[in-house]
Amino acid sequence: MTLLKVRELTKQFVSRGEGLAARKSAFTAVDNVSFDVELGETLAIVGESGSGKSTTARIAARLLEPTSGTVEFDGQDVTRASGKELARFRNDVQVVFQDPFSSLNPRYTVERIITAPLTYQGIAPAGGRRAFAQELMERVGLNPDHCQRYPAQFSGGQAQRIGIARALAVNPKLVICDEAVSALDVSIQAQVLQLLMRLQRESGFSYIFIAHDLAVVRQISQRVAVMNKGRIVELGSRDQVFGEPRDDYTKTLLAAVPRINPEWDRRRRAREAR
Ligand SMILES: Nc1ncnc2c1ncn2[C@@H]1O[C@H](COP(=O)(O)OP(=O)(O)OP(=O)(O)O)[C@@H](O)[C@H]1O
Repeated sequence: MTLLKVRELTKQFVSRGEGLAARKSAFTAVDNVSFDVELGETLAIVGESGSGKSTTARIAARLLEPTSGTVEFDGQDVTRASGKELARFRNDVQVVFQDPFSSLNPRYTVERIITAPLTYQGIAPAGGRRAFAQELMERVGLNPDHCQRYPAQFSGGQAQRIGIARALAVNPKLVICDEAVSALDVSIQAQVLQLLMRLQRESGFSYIFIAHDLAVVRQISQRVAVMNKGRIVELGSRDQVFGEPRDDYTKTLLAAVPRINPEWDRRRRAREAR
């Protein structure tokens, strides 16, 4: 079943020039992008910095308005949704950002952070907020006894787990991970990836997984969209994109992997030295 249908999405940013001869100029960050996300699958969006990955995801999550194009979710056109319809969409689509600390309110306890989405919606969990938060903390591998602690008292990997717990609090259908593991050390990254995959197996939601690290993408995704200069230049199964890339840009990106992923480079050199 198709959960998300993005069609012909374009986003232009208009900048006002400076000085007396100031002229407005438009920059196309996302250029006629279309893709689907099936229920329960992970679609990765890869591409170098500035290729339009985050802008695409932000529009898909309705955090940003497109210049043109449509977003359909669960059979409904949500491109211009408002009121209750938008509230339901915001519930069903959750985003986990790159920097866990800047996306968690430093003055809130973990319990308050995790239950905040429920508070906004006026939902009171049956067993109480504390038990609800603690159960989610356990699910994401955090010590539930730490529910009264503040974000600064956690490591980067643990803080990202708090962000993931908060996203899951409202039973989303789609979780958008925007470089969600990029800021973590390689070993912690692997643990958080395992967690993300386990949670998907348990709950059956979909991911849009944005990353520049192709090793990570290869591990987690079923399908891959490759973006270059605002356009999707290739979209296919993981095995097709990695094994038989058709587009020249994809080939260049794959060839550059050792340079953009030091860990792969290290492993490759270790293999070659054997
Ligand atoms: N609010 C904005 N105003 C003007 N330009 C923007 C804005 N947001 C993004 N851009 C530009 O749009 C282009 C695409 O940015 P985007 O963040 O989507 O790329 P990305 O592929 O996610 O890159 P990164 O991996 O570095 O986050 C970039 O050139 C960026 O500078």
